[in-house]
Amino acid sequence: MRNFHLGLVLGIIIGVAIGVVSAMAVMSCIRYRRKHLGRSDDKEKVRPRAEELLIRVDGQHSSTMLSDSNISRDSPRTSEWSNMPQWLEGLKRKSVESACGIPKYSYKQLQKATRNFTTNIGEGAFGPVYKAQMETGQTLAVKVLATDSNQGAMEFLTEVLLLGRLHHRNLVNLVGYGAERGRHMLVYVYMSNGSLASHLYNEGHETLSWNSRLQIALDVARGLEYLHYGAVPPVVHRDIKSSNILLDDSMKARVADFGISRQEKSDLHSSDVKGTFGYVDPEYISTLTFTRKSDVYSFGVLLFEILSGKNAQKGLMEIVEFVAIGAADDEGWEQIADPRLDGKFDVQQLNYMAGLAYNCVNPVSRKRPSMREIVLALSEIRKPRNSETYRAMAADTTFELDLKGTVGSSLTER
Ligand SMILES: Nc1ncnc2c1ncn2[C@@H]1O[C@H](COP(=O)(O)OP(=O)(O)OP(=O)(O)O)[C@@H](O)[C@H]1O
Repeated sequence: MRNFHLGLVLGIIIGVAIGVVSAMAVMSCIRYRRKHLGRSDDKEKVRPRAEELLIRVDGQHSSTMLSDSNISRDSPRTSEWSNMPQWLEGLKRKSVESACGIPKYSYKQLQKATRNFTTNIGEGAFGPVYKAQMETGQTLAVKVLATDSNQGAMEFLTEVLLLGRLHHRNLVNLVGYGAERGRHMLVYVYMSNGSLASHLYNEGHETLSWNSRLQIALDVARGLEYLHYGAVPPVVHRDIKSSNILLDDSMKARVADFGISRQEKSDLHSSDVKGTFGYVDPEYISTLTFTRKSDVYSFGVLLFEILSGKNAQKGLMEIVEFVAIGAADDEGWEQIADPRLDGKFDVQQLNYMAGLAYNCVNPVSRKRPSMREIVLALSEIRKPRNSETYRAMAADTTFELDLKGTVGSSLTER
């Protein structure tokens, strides 16, 4: 009996000991798992979502990866952001400021620089534009968003985001912005020679020389090439026209007004036709699908405008189709030349340029050249006649074929 009690006591002691050891083991196991699971939860919290944003900082050489993990999830999203492209989703105003790296001007600064908004230099769909004389001595242009324009509110944010990260010598670069007292303002480099349209159509201006026209065409092509292939993600302008081409003090042309620009991938299909009558790609009108080749179409119209001095909204393309009946790829376009040139142009250059422009306005988008090919072709066309390449072009018909081959080589690109 004594032995039985002793066994029982020992059994209880051993059982309790095993229980305590097991409980401790389980506890430390739980603690260990918690500790490690906790870490992985944290990792989950800070791990960037799949769609990291590649923002090009200087527009040319370097890029910065911005992940939306940097962005507080609980920040309120304003209605202004609801139409932002997918790749911009998650960015909030503060992030925009730091991502763009462009200065924010106070309302007072801009009010003073524009003499209380009295230095009006124009009016667009976006709102009035003022010339601004800054205390630093800089002359800038300030676009003030029309307060009653919903389209303008969205354009404002689009432009801050787009232009803030895009920099190229052939773009009208955004150099600052203002957002105060309910007024949104965009601050640009001031383009002292106004728009290409004013030079082509205003009697007040001297006639643009042939060489200036060639240079302007190449400048615009380079600006667009940058938007299509240098910008990350690519940008389709969507409103190329002569009033959106501005000229600086050395008559260098720059592409302006990204008001209806969109990041290409996320906005291939839009519900309404955007653009300006006379410049809109007919394929886009029928498919509502806007691609880089739609910009190429508008650029082709612009090239014809530069050659002819005729307004794209006043029957230019009818004249082009009429002249095209008697013209080949690179000859027979002389009739289209602007009479104000008074015959002072290079006939061969004009024919090459018109042939190129006609390729750009091909109704079938995949048959149009890319902006890369257009830059190459225009660079060749612009070379002086006595250059080796040009002599080869004049003497050797196969070179002409090469030029055409270059222009039409990427038939499948959109
Ligand atoms: N950076 C600038 N420097 C000098 N003038 C400018 C500048 N930006 C715009 N302007 C002038 O202000 C006027 C209005 O420009 P804005 O871009 O707002 O509209 P638009 O291109 O003329 O028309 P829309 O908005 O319909 O495309 C234009 O006449 C243009 O010449």
